[in-house]
Amino acid sequence: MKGEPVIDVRGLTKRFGDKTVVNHFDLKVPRGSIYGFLGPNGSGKTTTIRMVCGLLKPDEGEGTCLGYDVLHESVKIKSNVGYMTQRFSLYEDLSIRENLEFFSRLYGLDDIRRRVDEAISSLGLEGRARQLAGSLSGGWKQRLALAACMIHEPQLLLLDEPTAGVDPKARRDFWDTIRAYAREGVTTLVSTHYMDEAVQCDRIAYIAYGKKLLDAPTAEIPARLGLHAFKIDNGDLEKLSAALKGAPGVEILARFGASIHVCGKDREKLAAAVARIRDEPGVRITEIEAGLEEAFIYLMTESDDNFSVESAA
Ligand SMILES: Nc1ncnc2c1ncn2[C@@H]1O[C@H](COP(=O)(O)OP(=O)(O)OP(=O)(O)O)[C@@H](O)[C@H]1O
Repeated sequence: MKGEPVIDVRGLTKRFGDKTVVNHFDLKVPRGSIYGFLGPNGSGKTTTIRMVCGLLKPDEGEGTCLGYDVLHESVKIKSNVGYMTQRFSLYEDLSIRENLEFFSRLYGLDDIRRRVDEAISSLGLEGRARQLAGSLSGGWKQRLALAACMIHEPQLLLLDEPTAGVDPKARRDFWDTIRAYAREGVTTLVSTHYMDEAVQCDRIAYIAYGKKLLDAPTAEIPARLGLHAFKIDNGDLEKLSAALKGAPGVEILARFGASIHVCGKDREKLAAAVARIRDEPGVRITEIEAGLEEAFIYLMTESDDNFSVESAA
C-alpha cells in the first residue's frame, strides 16, 4: 500500500435522472497530501466525494479508496475514512466529552476513555470537557466535529466545505489541525470555496459541470492557466476600475489593497485595454506575473453556479 495513491478512481460518472452531474472523473490522491477540490456551486464536488467514500454508487467508473474497491467494498471504505460536511452536526445538548464518546461508540471502538482524553487534550479543551457543545463558538464546533471524525484514527479525511461560514481566524486554526494530521501521514481531500483554504493545498482539482478542467500542483496553477496580469496603482482607482471593467481582454479585475490587478488570457487585448487608461492623471501601470490569488479569483469567477436555472437553460 505504501507509495500507492490513497484515492485512485477513473471515469467516475453519476447521473440523476437525465442529468449527468459527474462526468468521467479521474482522481489520484497521493498519501499524506492535502488535495483541494474547487468548483462552482452545483458542479459535482459533493457527489464525487460521496462516490469516493462509498456513500453513493457510481453509474460508471472504477477505482479504489484506501485500497478498497469503490464499487464493492463501500462498507470498509465508510468505516475507514473520516468524513465531515458543512452540515455535520454535533449534539448540542451533549457535552464535548459526551459527543466524542458517542462517536467512538458509533465506530464500535474500544479504549474509548483513552481516545476521548487524547482528542480533548489535542484540542486543548481539558478544562472544558463538560461544557455543552452547543455553547461553543462556530469555529470551536468545527474543530470538535473534526476531532469526532478523527476519533477512529482514519488515514483519509474527506472534508466537504468544512469551514463554511466560519471566520478567517477560526479557519486558520482549523487548517493548523489539518496540517498537523498531514505531518502524521493523514491524507486530506477538501472541497472549498475559500481562497485562503485553496492556497494551503498541495494540489488542486477544479471541476465545472461535472467535468474536471484542471488538476495540478497548486504552485503551478497560475502558469497552467496562462494568465497575464497588470497592476495599476496611483490615480483615481474607482474611476480607473469603472473604465477597465468589462473591457475586451479584462477577464478579472480585483482590488489588492491600494492597487487594482487586471488579468486575462489574451495578453494583447489586455495590454490594449490597459493602454487606454495610460494618460489618466497620476496612473502607474506595471506588468506583473499572475500569482495564485489572481488564478483562484479567475477560477472562482469564470463560471456561474452550475445547474442553476439560467445556466441549465
Ligand atoms: N440526490 C440527488 N438527486 C438529484 N440531483 C442531485 C442529487 N444530489 C445532487 N444533485 C444535483 O447534482 C448537482 C451537483 O451537486 P453537488 O452537490 O455534487 O455539487 P457541489 O459542487 O458539491 O455544489 P456546492 O458547492 O453547492 O456544494 C446539482 O445540480 C445537484 O442539485
